[in-house]
Amino acid sequence: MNPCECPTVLFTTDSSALFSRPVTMAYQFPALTPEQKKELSETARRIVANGKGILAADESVGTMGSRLQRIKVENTEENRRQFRELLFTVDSSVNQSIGGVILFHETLYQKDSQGKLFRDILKEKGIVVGIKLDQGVAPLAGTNKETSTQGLDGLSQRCAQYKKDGADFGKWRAVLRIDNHCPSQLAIQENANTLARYASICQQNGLVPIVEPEVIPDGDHDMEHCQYVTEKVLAAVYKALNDHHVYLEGTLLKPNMVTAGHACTKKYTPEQVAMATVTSLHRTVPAAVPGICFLSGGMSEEDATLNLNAINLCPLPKPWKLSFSYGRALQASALAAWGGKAANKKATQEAFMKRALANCQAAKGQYVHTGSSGTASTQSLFTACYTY
Ligand SMILES: O=P(O)(O)OC[C@@]1(O)O[C@H](CO)[C@@H](O)[C@@H]1O
Repeated sequence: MNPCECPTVLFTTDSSALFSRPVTMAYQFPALTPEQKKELSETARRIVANGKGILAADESVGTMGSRLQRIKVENTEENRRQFRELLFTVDSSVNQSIGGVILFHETLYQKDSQGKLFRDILKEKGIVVGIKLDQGVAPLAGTNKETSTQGLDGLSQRCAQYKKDGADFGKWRAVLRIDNHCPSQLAIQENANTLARYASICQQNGLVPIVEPEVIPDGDHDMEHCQYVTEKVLAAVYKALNDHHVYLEGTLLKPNMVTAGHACTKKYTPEQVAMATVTSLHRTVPAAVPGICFLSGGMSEEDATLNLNAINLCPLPKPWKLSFSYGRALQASALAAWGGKAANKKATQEAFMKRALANCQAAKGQYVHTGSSGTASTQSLFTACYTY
């Protein structure tokens, strides 16, 4: 073979040895040292070890406002702090189920009522602290109301500061919508590329990037259509991550499960959701990725747990940990139990612990539904057009 056609080796430029000393091809500008890679992959694996998952407590002020409105509590900084204090000060045994917590900027710097920083409380429990790095979505001009995620400007400096302030992973959410001609190729490419730029910047600053391309459940499409779209989106994301030299072993994926649209009349079992979800992941996500932590996307707490359990029981090869990074599906019954009253501390913490434990069991395929779920845990948590 003509050496120039050989795809796997480079040749030295020393003319005397030209074409005689092949060396393994490597990217010429390695951004990460072996030590940085080791730290990133260890952190990523720690978060999803032994059935552990992530508590997504990174709701922005506006998103938290709609959560609090449901329980008729005013959206003040103090109320947001009080609820999060209850979550973070549960019994230390929560560290058997929760490996990481994603915080919003405000929360990273908040303290409990004794004056201790939340991030220190979490770290003492052995929980990895994460930070929401995206700054929400903006319209993607030239599309049918599709969006692109904001926050790349100054991202490297923000990552460096958050790393100093105790964060070890980050999160960035891209939103893709199913509709006529949506998601467009433009939206898929733009969001994949932005996720890859974010992931690369995170890794250079020592943060494990959680890559979240969410295909939102709005619409009346069936599950098969969601599977088709999810595969297209994930394939584009992994092509972009590769183009940007992202070190996959030091990343986590946070995808939607493959489900029918919220308004679809056809219903699917957890086993059907599991087969469609694992099939689409199997076709698109490299085995180098240590963990896939699903978002809950408006499913009820119980459905999110049952689906995750079925995913872990699905008889297809699963080279990654399959776990959770739930916001609504870990907090809905805790919020309902709290109702803004300090006197409900015990009930709030018990409700949260119950979901954390159930999802940890589901992440190992060991969840047994007892049939005694409270109303809050079976209620749909769907929010239309969840694009903020
Ligand atoms: O779908 P869920 O599990 O409720 O939340 C998933 C999530 O990515 O979306 C929210 C909005 O960005 C975040 O607070 C959270 O991390």
